[in-house]
Amino acid sequence: MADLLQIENLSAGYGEAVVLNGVNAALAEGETLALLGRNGTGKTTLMNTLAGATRQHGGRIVLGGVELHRLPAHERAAAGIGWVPQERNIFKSLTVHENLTAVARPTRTGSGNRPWTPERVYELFPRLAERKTNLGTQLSGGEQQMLAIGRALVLNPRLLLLDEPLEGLAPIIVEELLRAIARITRDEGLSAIIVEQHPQAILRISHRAMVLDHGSVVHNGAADALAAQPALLDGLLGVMRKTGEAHAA
Ligand SMILES: Nc1ncnc2c1ncn2[C@@H]1O[C@H](COP(=O)(O)OP(=O)(O)OP(=O)(O)O)[C@@H](O)[C@H]1O
Repeated sequence: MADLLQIENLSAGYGEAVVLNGVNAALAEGETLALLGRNGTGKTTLMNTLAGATRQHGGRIVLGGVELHRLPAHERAAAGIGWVPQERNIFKSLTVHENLTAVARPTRTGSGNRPWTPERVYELFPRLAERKTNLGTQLSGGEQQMLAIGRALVLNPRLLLLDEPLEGLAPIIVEELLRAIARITRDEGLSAIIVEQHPQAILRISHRAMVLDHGSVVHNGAADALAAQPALLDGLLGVMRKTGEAHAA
């Protein structure tokens, strides 16, 4: 399958500081990539760089034939990047419905799937339908995350970037979000990159897995192969194998 995303020799960081060094990666249309690594290894910096929110020092990023690295951050959503940052970008002073309608946009040409509309987001996340008229400030952490994902979806992106979407959420909400993310990606074929601290949960719903260490790629391969090698995974993530907890799904 043709690559949707190509990252070539990417270097980026903040100001003069270089965090990512010579990163190469590719993602085919319809694939989900689990982006893993210890704390501070550059995962968020890579997501931010795709969204145009860091300083790029070198290399190329091409999305569906468009040279993304040449575009300012505010043009990258129109080019197909649906970014859900760690801090859950929602307008807290607007209602759930206003958040979804303030950005809703028709599907891009060529997309085979039904376009994402606020109604489809409510179907995906019934909790949001119940909270339509609530302000962003009145939502739980899980509901805010659902709304942040919904806001990215109604832009009808080609590539969804989810940065630690499960962080700090109760197990029941984590399961609900995982089911929704699997539906969006695996069932509906939207390409995605997911940064996550729960590797096994996210590897289960991903096609590919990439591990960063010190801003460089130290592993890139099939997600199921990595999930099947817990010792390798632990080694890559620097996990101490004392309790076995790291393998819990
Ligand atoms: N705004 C910033 N300005 C300067 N340095 C930063 C900034 N944000 C992150 N860094 C540095 O970049 C490096 C990579 O951080 P990054 O947040 O990308 O890692 P991460 O793998 O996402 O970690 P975590 O899992 O803890 O979120 C770290 O050394 C961090 O201190």
